[in-house]
Amino acid sequence: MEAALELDDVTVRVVGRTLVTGADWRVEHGQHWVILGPNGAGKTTMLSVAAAVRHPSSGTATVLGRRLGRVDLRELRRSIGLVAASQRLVDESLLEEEGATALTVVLTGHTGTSAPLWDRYGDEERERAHRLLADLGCKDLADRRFQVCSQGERARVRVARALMADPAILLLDEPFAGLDLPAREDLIEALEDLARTRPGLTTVMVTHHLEEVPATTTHALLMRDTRILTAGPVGEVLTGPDLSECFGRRLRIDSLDGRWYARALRV
Ligand SMILES: Nc1ncnc2c1ncn2[C@@H]1O[C@H](COP(=O)(O)OP(=O)(O)OP(=O)(O)O)[C@@H](O)[C@H]1O
Repeated sequence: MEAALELDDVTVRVVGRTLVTGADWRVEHGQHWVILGPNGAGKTTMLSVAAAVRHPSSGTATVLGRRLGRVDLRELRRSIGLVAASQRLVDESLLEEEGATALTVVLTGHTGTSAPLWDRYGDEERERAHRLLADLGCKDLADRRFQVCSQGERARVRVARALMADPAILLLDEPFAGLDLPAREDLIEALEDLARTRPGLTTVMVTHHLEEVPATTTHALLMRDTRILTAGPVGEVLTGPDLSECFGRRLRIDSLDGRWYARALRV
């Protein structure tokens, strides 16, 4: 069966620098992956290939059965939901400048644009946007300006926006950045609910902290120095030895009720 995402010996280079080296990775439909690794390991670059934002310099990347370099990327991107806390992958500046409401931000997910295209949104789209805000636990935010929403509220509005186009795959780049503990837990709960209520949805999330890995995560990929160190079922990969090698520190890993916790071992 066709994979949701398949990278075969993918290397990504920019002038004078390699960002990802020889990545082989296969994600099946309905799986939920987390990518972990130290700063600069190449995690966001991997996600940008999966999002059809960046092409491999060599090797092949196939997203939802379509090989990058051979298909219309704009069309492919419509099947991909992308959530990024920073401006690195999604540009939110226009929406902020124009004083867009949370509902408007979600609506722009329908057209995959960074500004609203009003003639493309009818009653059906508005209803759907309201429903998605409710699914993410923020139905009262519809009329609030996105700019004044808290970091936690914005994080959930971004996920609602990404779901607006009913994507087959949802990619999240550090969605917990800047969130306090309750906001983090709310977002984790929202992501776990999504995994349970949309069994066909595939997700890949880049994060820095093991504590942020939702209990519904099925697989993990560890990166270090532009390379994949290991990838596989979450219980086999999120181990003390593998994570210690990945982060270059001796770590102890604990798991409770499906969630994960890491701390450094004192020598
Ligand atoms: N266009 C570019 N030109 C030069 N270097 C780049 C470019 N894009 C990314 N890099 C560098 O490539 C490395 C990998 O970047 P990437 O964003 O994929 O890492 P990351 O694992 O997501 O890091 P972090 O955890 O810090 O977000 C970093 O050192 C980054 O500075």
